[in-house]
Amino acid sequence: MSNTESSDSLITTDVETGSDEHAVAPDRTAVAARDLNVYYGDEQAIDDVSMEIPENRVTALIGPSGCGKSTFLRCINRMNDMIDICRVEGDVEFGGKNVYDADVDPVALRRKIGMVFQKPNPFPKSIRDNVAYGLKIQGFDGDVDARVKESLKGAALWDEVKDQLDSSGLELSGGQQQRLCIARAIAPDPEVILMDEPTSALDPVAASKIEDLIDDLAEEYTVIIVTHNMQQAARISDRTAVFLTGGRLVEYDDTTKIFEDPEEQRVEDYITGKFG
Ligand SMILES: Nc1ncnc2c1ncn2[C@@H]1O[C@H](COP(=O)(O)OP(=O)(O)OP(=O)(O)O)[C@@H](O)[C@H]1O
Repeated sequence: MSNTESSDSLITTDVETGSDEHAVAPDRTAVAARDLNVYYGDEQAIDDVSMEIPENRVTALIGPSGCGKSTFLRCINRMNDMIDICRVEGDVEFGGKNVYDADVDPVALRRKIGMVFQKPNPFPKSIRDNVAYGLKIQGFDGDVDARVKESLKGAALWDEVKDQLDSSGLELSGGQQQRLCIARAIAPDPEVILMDEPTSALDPVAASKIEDLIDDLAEEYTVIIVTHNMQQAARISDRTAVFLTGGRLVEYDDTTKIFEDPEEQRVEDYITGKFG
């Protein structure tokens, strides 16, 4: 699937790497937070976070419960707009633009930045209609069936469901439902996929399939994943951002550096299970 809108206008700042030992070729930036602060009423959930998230990589957001990982993720495609008491200050740049600019259409933004949630949430519709849902909303005038097939293949589900496209998505197993949700997210041809603990409601076999899939997805998309599972972050991500209490981004680097030789004692303590 090729992106219909070029992302050439995205910011081209090189992503810093922590050390020469772990240095990778400079990546283009897909999403950049600049001085981001987020509040729920008087409570601050994200504290002055700036970070650049590279294109076509898996970036994991980890940290103890309540440190703001989901809040940060939801800022990227403005899902926090749905929460009345939530206030966002600072910029989230995507495609060379602050997504909070007045002329950005959040619905169009969410087509380019899709989302997959913790609990699989297929619609009570057929498998085909689940995947075609976003296409219909966007007035897609191409071959819907071909795009449905391509998306199901992209989500590693096609072989399992190709003979039952008219069955309800709710009849699938939990792991299949989550892959259906991934197919639904990729059908509108996004650039970025946000995943909020996408495997935590699944059994280990189903979770492992999703992990393999995430690796494949990164060839085509930028994947940003919140996970509580540090082994998972170490296994599947290229970059890891560690948030700690108060919504502060404490360390952000190549995943190997974070897990093998973090700069911050607090990060080492968290990763080795001393707290959190
Ligand atoms: N809708 C909301 N209304 C009010 N406060 C909220 C809301 N959502 C989150 N918060 C608060 O913001 C802070 C950060 O929450 P968030 O869910 O982003 O953290 P998290 O790191 O994703 O946590 P977890 O790992 O438990 O999912 C917490 O103090 C939380 O109570």
